[in-house]
Amino acid sequence: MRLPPGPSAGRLRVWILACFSTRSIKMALNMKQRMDAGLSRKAARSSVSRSSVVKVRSVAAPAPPAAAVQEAKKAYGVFRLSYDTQNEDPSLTRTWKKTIKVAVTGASGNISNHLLFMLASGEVYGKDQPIALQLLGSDRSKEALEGVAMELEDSLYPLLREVSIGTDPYEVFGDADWALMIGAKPRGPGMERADLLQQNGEIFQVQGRALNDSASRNCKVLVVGNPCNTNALIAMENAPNIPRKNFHALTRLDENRAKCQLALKSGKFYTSVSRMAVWGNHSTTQVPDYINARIGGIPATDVIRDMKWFREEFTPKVALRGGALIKKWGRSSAASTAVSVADAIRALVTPTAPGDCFSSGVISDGNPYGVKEGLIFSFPCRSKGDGDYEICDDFIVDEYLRSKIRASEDELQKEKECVSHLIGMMGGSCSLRGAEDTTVPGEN
Ligand SMILES: NC(=O)c1ccc[n+]([C@@H]2O[C@H](COP(=O)([O-])OP(=O)(O)OC[C@H]3O[C@@H](n4cnc5c(N)ncnc54)[C@H](O)[C@@H]3O)[C@@H](O)[C@H]2O)c1
Repeated sequence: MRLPPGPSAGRLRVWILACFSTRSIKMALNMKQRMDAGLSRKAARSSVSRSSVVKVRSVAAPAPPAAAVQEAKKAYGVFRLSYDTQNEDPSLTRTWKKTIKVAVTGASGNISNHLLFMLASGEVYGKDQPIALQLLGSDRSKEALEGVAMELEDSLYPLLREVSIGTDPYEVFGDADWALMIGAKPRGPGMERADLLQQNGEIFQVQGRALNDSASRNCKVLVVGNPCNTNALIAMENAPNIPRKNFHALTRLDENRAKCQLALKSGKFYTSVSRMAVWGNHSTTQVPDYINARIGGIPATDVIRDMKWFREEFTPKVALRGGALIKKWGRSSAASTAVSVADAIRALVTPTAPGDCFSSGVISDGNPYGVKEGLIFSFPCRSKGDGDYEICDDFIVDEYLRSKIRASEDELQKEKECVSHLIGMMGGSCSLRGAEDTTVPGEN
């Protein structure tokens, strides 16, 4: 397809969008020809993939302008829109770090609609951290994804150096430093949690393999799409090239909801709540830990002297908050989920305050609390701000907490058995069929 006459960026932009479907068809035909000629699917894919992701916006950052344009030409083929950065204020870019690549799946969904703009603004990775967004959609959401990219461009974020969109995870995850895995299929009418595990598990198996092949070897992966703990486990087991420690399931929303309940009950502001850990699964078996939580540095149970409230009301209020919100507003909690994703990332790239923690679903291997190994389980964690973390080892686990933790651990073990065929495990039958639905209300 030839570029229509006239040099304006607007024309080029329209052309890029018009080419999207033509390119997809061409790529499929190219791949088929290569496979007919005897290449494996993977080899065929990599031989045609260099130019198959649509680069919507590409800005070389920060580098001498001439070299930057040259570099962009080399790297992005015909699908690019290079800007002349000559007039960029050097005092703005001189202190910037190297651009990081952030892949986001389900990029045209509700959560992403809030999150992407937070990422692009610099409020998550830092005001000196330029980023390239690599957005993955499903075939059905392709048009919407183009719309998302257009809105991102129109927002003129200086730190957003590049936006690319696509539907092939092997391409979209290419060299990704971070993969935020939000996309998942919603649960259909009458579907059990066990069916959801199967349906979305297949997606995370494919995407785990794609991460393994394409992403940076030290890619940090945060799974949001539900059931997020077991989806993260599936992705991790299918990506042996990436350290197991790099996989997280989002339980930060539960932590934030728990902090909010403690603040509401005590009348103290949110910022005074610390050491608020959520243990276990992101389901209604989750364990918001009021025993170790502090308000203004004092144990929460000394500030709120009401054990009946803690035992009978606090946990259900946290676990059922999403359902309460839907009843009021008719929509699921996309904005606060996006905020919690931003918090979860920030928790890894900024040092944890001394004595504090953050909650994240991480691999249980070698944990100090005796939780069965090989599960993605939410623990209190702390970080030095280098992207890595350790599980806190100084939390008091009393009999009450231990029995709740066990119940969530049992559920995660059963979920693991339901998806054993997706993680290369022999045997394993799904005992969750017909079981109580423990999905957090408001989330599919
Ligand atoms: N862990 C948490 O705390 C938490 C909180 C809220 C929601 N969630 C979960 O996050 C997920 C997304 O929620 P949402 O409100 O944004 O949903 P949404 O339906 O608005 O968006 C999901 C998007 O994913 C896309 N998608 C589906 N399959 C895909 C695939 N294979 N690859 C790439 N994209 C794909 C869909 O096209 C859609 O655009 C859901 O699974 C939801 O249950 C988790």
